[in-house]
Amino acid sequence: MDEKNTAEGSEQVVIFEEKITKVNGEVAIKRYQRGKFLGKGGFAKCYEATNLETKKVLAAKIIAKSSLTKNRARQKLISEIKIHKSLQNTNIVQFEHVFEDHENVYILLELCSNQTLNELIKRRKRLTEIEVQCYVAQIINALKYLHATNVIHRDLKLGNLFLNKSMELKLGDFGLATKLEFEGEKKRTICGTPNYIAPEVLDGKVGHSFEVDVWSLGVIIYAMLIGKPPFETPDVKTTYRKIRLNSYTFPEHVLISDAAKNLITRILNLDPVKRPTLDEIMSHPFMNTGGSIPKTLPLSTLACPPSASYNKQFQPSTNSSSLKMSVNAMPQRLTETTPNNQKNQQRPGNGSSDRFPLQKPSSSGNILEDNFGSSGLNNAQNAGYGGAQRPQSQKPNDIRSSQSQKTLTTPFGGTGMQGTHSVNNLGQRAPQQKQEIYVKKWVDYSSKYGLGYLLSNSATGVFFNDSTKIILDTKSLQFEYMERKGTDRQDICESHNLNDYPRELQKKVTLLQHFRNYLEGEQNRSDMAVEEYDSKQVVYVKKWMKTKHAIMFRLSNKIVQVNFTDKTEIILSSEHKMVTYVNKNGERSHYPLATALDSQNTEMAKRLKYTKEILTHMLNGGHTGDQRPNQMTGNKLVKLWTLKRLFKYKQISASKLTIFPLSNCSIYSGSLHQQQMYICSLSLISQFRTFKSLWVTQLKNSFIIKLKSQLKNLIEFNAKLTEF
Ligand SMILES: Nc1ncnc2c1ncn2[C@@H]1O[C@H](COP(=O)(O)OP(=O)(O)OP(=O)(O)O)[C@@H](O)[C@H]1O
Repeated sequence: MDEKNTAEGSEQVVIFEEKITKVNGEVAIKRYQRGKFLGKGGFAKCYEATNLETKKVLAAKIIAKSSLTKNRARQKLISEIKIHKSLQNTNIVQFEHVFEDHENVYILLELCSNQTLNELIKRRKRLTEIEVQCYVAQIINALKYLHATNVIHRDLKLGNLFLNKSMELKLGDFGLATKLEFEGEKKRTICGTPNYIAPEVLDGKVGHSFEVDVWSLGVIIYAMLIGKPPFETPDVKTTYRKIRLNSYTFPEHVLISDAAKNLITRILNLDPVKRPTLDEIMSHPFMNTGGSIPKTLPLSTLACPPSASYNKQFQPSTNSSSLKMSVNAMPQRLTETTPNNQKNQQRPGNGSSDRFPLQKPSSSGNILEDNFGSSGLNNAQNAGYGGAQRPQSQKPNDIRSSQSQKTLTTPFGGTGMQGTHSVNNLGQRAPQQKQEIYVKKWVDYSSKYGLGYLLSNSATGVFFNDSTKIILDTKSLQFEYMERKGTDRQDICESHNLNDYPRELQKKVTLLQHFRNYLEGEQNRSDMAVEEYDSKQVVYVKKWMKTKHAIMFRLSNKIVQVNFTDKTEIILSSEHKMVTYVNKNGERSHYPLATALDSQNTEMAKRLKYTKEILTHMLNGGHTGDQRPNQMTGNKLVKLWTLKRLFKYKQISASKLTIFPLSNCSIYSGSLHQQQMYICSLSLISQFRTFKSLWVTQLKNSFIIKLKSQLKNLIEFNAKLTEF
């Protein structure tokens, strides 16, 4: 391994070379540049390594030959290489190459830049059930493949479950793996990691087989849900005793489902034969809630739980039969899988769907589809929303082209979609639409208080910087105050009247009235058509976001509205499966959602595409599938979550962590982890609290300094972008 200095003489560049002697005696050299340090194991140090020819970045496990003096260590390494080299599966760290020089053995592996589930649990403390389902499905995919090729991993643990840049789970470290030579063979070597070791391994007499991996999987499921392994104690001997006695409990303070408890209990069976098979685990009610399981999780879950809107996509439809399945309804033991029948099994990652195919999907997997109909934005064949009937109004001859649309309204202050009708080119009247509520006017005062808005039904609302919301019905003077408490995912609504409300709301009510006066301006309040007040029907802004080109509102009636800086607007109505486009002249046209993206109105289609993109960000915690947790992602997020007024905010420094509340009241935080910058934007103050404590211990001052300078650059950059 060569260590060279760069031209600047500052940073040390380490190159390692592979010398390949060809048949004709010529020597070819492949060079790799050692990158950042990834971690250290018992024998190996792991670094990022760039193949200088192909520029491919890999993980290089570098094992000093000096550490391999003992025959056992050498044999272990040889076995690891031999087994790992032979494996190929979506959920197994891909073995790329191995070579050696005088000093070291170099094992080149697929890079898993998002660390292991061990770090994830340390950061997040514990995971939600949907996340656990997602990881379990991937672990099982890896294990089914391994077992089908007669390999037992024997060291299944959180620390050997890696996450790559796309958040795919990859099982790694085959240092203790073994390959069975014949059917029914039992292994007797006592190996594993204390917390995860199966009782029959400790026993040593009867021998062990594939079921040890199932046991460890049970420990992993418990650890992911509870936050620590079930048999963990300060000393190994006690841990072993607890394993032998199968002595563990489910702590009362952590709420987990009965299905989860049942699955863990079934897996952690002292008798290996009685443990469920991998197929049985997959069909257990914990893994079959009637909904579907995401194939991978958003990057944001590295720091915080997935959002309620994200989870919603995977929840069961109410008529799902599997919902009714009792936790005891575990299917009869299936026949053991054999290598041959494994090969034909559909594996995650191989199909085109983005979720596991094992459950009857209740939704399509695309966020937009789930919010705007099973057709998504571009499949005209399958229009439909949330399983609802296609309304009569959407018969083919109601599908109107942009040219055929005649506007009836003006954008601001006009009636918009309120009881309007459109005329198509056949001169037919399109059916009357139900009053659709949308944002008529807004004012962004989030540099101080929040976003104020006036809805088309004349209600005035404020989305405060602390994520609480208020919405006032102008005529009845009733208002709703929405707040999320603790870990609640839903807004809790309190109804009050402007003449009688709790004292603690005084400041917010005063602000609401200021916003109202400003927004209503000259309007004559008595002219406002307000329907009878029904607090359950109240519509308000649930989320909002500003980007370089637009401001987006997501309303509680599932309307998504995007007002572009050039005065054009897109209003997506999931209820009617319609897109309303307001052009620069304020002319309104309506399109069926299913065909809108393909519309000849390219201006509209372009904006719709943009809407789709930012909506995906919004719903998916700021992450889209093709992004990496690197600075680029940061840039993009920062662009999306306006930093315009960042410096007007008080920076909250918590120990070694700096957090910046943003103008749109989401929280921005960055951290540099393994020299990678993770940026998270959270829209809830309550989430922020958890988040803060999660990261406090993770950051070093040098990271913060770097982070700050990154932010400064981004702010300058962003200042140019956000001009509203
Ligand atoms: N493919 C990879 N991508 C990214 N980081 C990796 C990868 N493989 C290993 N690492 C990092 O390198 C560290 C050491 O690797 P590993 O645990 O495989 O080494 P080891 O010496 O075989 O360890 P053990 O003592 O557990 O057998 C890991 O903890 C992890 O942080």
